[in-house]
Amino acid sequence: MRNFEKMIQIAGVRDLAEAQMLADAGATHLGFPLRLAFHREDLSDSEAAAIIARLNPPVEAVLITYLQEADSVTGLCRRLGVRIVQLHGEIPLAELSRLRQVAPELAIIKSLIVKENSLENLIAEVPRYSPLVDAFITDSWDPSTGACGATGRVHDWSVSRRLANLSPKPLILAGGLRPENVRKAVLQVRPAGVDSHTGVEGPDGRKDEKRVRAFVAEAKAAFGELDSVPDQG
Ligand SMILES: O=C(O)c1ccccc1N[C@@H]1O[C@H](COP(=O)(O)O)[C@@H](O)[C@H]1O
Repeated sequence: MRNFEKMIQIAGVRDLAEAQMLADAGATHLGFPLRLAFHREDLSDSEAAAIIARLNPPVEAVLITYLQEADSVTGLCRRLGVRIVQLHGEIPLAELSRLRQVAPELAIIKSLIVKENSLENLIAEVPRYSPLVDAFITDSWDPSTGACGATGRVHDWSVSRRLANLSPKPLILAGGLRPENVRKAVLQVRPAGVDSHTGVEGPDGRKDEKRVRAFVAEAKAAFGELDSVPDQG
């Protein structure tokens, strides 16, 4: 599935019941973080694969990973049974090109990590990576841990807006999104899709159904508003 329009991804699924609750609540994509440079993994490969096997279309599973070698990425995607990978590491262009060659059926989402003063670098990355990816995701950086995802931190949305505007590929917005701010974020950035991990969790670190449903409703309302307001650039 390479259509990321109005994608609503929820990342960090813990078990089958949670996956089914997220799908029923309207998430279009479920993110499974594995092979992480930061953060503890919540699931083993086989636990993730067992959940993914039970998902019903149109809900899609996405592998979220810091892996940087084409063979490791394709091997893990095949074991899990996923058709979409979200790459959060600094994957070299040559390796990304190889990934495209060895797995042309795999949809690739490449992260663009927004840090202070990163705009010029990110603007330069977009044309370099665009021919090799299906979408970009902008996400936040946590200087205290070095993590590039699941930080719960909002970044400068004007940077994501610039990147969404100039990218020939769809841009998904992530980083500190929650029911309370996703509408404003979508209206400001005009992304193809949105993605949340920690912002829809309760104090116990589990996905909170009320927060997930509110996030989905707010995101859908915002995408609906975008349809009726032309993009002024
Ligand atoms: O979800 C994870 O655990 C994860 C780990 C490592 C890199 C990326 C990860 N996920 C992505 O981070 C965003 C934003 O998280 P948050 O909403 O700020 O907590 C999440 O949506 C995933 O795409």
